[in-house]
Amino acid sequence: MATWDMFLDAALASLAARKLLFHTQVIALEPQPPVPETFMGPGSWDRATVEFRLESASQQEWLSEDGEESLSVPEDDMNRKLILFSGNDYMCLSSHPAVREAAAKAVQQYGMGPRGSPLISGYTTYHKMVEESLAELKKTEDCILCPTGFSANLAVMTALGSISSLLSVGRKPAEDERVAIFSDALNHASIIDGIRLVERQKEGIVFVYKHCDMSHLDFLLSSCSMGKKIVITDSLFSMDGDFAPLPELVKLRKKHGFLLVVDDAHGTLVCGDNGGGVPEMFACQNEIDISIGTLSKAVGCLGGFISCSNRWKRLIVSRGRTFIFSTALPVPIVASVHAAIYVSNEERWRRSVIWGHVQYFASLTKIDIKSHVISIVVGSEDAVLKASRHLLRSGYLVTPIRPPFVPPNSCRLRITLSVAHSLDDIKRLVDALTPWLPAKHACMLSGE
Ligand SMILES: Cc1ncc(COP(=O)(O)O)c(C=O)c1O
Repeated sequence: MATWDMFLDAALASLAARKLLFHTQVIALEPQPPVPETFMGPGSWDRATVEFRLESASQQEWLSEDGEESLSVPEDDMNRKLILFSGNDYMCLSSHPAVREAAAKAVQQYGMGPRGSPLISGYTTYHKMVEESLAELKKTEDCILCPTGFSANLAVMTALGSISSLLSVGRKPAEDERVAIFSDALNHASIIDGIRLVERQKEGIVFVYKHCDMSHLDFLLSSCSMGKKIVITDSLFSMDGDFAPLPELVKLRKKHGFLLVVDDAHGTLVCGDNGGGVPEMFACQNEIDISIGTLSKAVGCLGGFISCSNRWKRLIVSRGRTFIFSTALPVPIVASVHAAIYVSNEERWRRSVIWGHVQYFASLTKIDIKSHVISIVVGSEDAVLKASRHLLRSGYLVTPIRPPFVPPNSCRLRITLSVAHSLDDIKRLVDALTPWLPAKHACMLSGE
């Protein structure tokens, strides 16, 4: 039976024969002096990532959305700082002195750096340096920087879809020659859009399996006779805060020989002892074929990346259209990403703090939360708006999550914990949340 190694070999050979194998040329920039300053514990800069003022017009609008003007906040209170419990800067690296300094130095030296797509003129020593540190973090041979996590998912999906066209040169692939993509029902929009592009090109067929349901996935895989099977999943689901069952996926991978692609947008830097993400936490980094990530959440900057082998990289940089046809990240951003990864490696206490917060939230609420992303399902749009307004009046910024982000009537408060929150912030938030917490918490408060 043909394997993914064989498909990839054949696809690369076809690209090579048509002189369509691309690679980046590195524009040499003097790297800035390394070794950013790191610290033994939180600093005032951390707090800056969770304390914000909301423009008064936005606050009034939010509070009066269903005609509740009478309950709105007095003008004086409009200027108070709110505590953000909805951000994605989980490790608070966006404001770290090392990150600021790296960006400032790079901007002084190079402005934004050469502007061009990575295959033309936008790829520099800095981009290469960051790709190497991300590959080291993810324990992969190589890595590809992309403009965003969204574009990284699109690049991976279109490159994978292109394999079926490359292997059926001169004609559209027949149905059984296409890639068979098995996708979790709650995967991120960027994965869904990537799959749609593949379907539109008639290069792939999608099979959506029930959220984290491994029996359903096993059934779908067993019932499918197509040769090029791919399973793609978020590692930590952004709207539910639960983990994909990676150990079970790894077992199924052995059984069915599919290509395992994981989007670790919310796990990178937070999960695993070294911040290698959810695959590191489940000790299965070596079993993931392609790992996608973003640099805009725990890394605190902007951008996306794809960690994989050299051979997968060759295919993706030659066929991943959102990588090829988009301008490379500006040098100051890349320099700050480099500093953020360095800080994350050195300031290991950040991971202990955030996981301590997860335990504290769970102990206060008795909710079996799995991660720093917490979903409190409230129900209707009206109910979630009411809850978020109550939190806003109490001084907390928790954005209500409504369709199209989640299905109707499963509107929710998506609470995210970060290193900069204090235990007192969490305690007070939980107090303010009490009416919307599951019954167990209410019983605890009433001493039942
Ligand atoms: C699972 C997942 N993948 C990808 C992305 C996109 O990342 P970026 O914001 O870098 O485009 C997100 C962002 O919300 C996400 O949650």
